[in-house]
Amino acid sequence: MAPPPLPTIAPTIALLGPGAIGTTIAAALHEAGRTPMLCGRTALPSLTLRGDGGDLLVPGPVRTDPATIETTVDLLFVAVKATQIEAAAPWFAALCDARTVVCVLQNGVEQERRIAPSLPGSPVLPSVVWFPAQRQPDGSVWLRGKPRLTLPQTPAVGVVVAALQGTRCAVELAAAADFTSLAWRKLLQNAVAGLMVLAGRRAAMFSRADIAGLALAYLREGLAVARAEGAVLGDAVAQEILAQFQALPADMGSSILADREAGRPLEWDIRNGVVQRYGRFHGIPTPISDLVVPLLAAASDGPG
Ligand SMILES: NC(=O)C1=CN([C@@H]2O[C@H](COP(=O)(O)OP(=O)(O)OC[C@H]3O[C@@H](n4cnc5c(N)ncnc54)[C@H](OP(=O)(O)O)[C@@H]3O)[C@@H](O)[C@H]2O)C=CC1
Ligand SMILES: CC(C)(CO)C(=O)C(=O)O
Repeated sequence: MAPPPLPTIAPTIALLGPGAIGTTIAAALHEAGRTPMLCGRTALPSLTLRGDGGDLLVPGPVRTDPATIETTVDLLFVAVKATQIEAAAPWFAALCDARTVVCVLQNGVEQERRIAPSLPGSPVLPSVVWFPAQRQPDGSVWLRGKPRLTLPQTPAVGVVVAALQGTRCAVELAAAADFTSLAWRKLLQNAVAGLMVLAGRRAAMFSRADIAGLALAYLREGLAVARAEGAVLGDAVAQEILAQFQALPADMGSSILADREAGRPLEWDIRNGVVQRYGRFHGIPTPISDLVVPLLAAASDGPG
């Protein structure tokens, strides 16, 4: 799809949530001379992205107090977890006004409706984040794939396309209906990654015949819900997603597994609960979700 015309004046850019995905996007922007203001929870002098081409340092500091922000920005990338949106509300109040484009770098098919109540009427651009990145014990981020985003073609998209133009992060635009299908496709991938949390294992577990069978059944359950929500996805998608997991390096994890290993709350509702919730809404049985969702919710939120 043809990109929209690009703005001519350099936008002011901030990035909220300089973790695995946030560091990758901050590094892409910095390499292109568009270093964003970094906003987070942990004060750091800089960020480090590790990739095939070596280390890339993104100058900070990471600011941690929204009260120190003097003016709103043109473009805000949000890369906190979906579970962290509420706690990040003071940042939205400080960084956004009604013309700030807020590009959400998260998983899930509900990005817009979850963040909009925290914003002062700013236009929201959801995204599909396709690449894997892992935070390392030394605080750096290991980029484990080619950075790639899909964005819906909306009036707000131009500023994001301009910001990421010529960077290491590829941007693809999709018409609204195609975006829905792609977002659901990615959601199904995320839902299956929840099985890694329950097993406490990485991608190699998908080489087991029993896990492959369970993943396929779960993917087919999700596919029925996705289609009821308007996604156009063929039957082959279930096998394709399973094959993707089976082709991953054996030690590849998932951001939800990283959260589980670190004892952090899990994005269980936006990645797994969503299939069950929308299934109920459409009258579609979700027996696998009915087992997986309470286990993930309890692993995340306790008690116990
Ligand atoms: N990692 C991956 O490979 C992928 C992740 N995604 C999605 O991208 C989104 C981001 O994930 P990911 O980058 O892995 O997450 P991370 O946990 O690595 O990063 C989250 C960042 O947000 C910061 N943060 C948390 N709470 C606040 C707050 N209240 N105010 C300011 N900053 C805060 C964290 O700070 P601190 O470190 O100090 O806690 C951290 O820097 C998720 O929706 C995930 O599902 C999508 C595709 C791939
Ligand atoms: C990298 C990928 C696709 C793996 O499930 C992901 O979205 C995540 O880790 O959250």
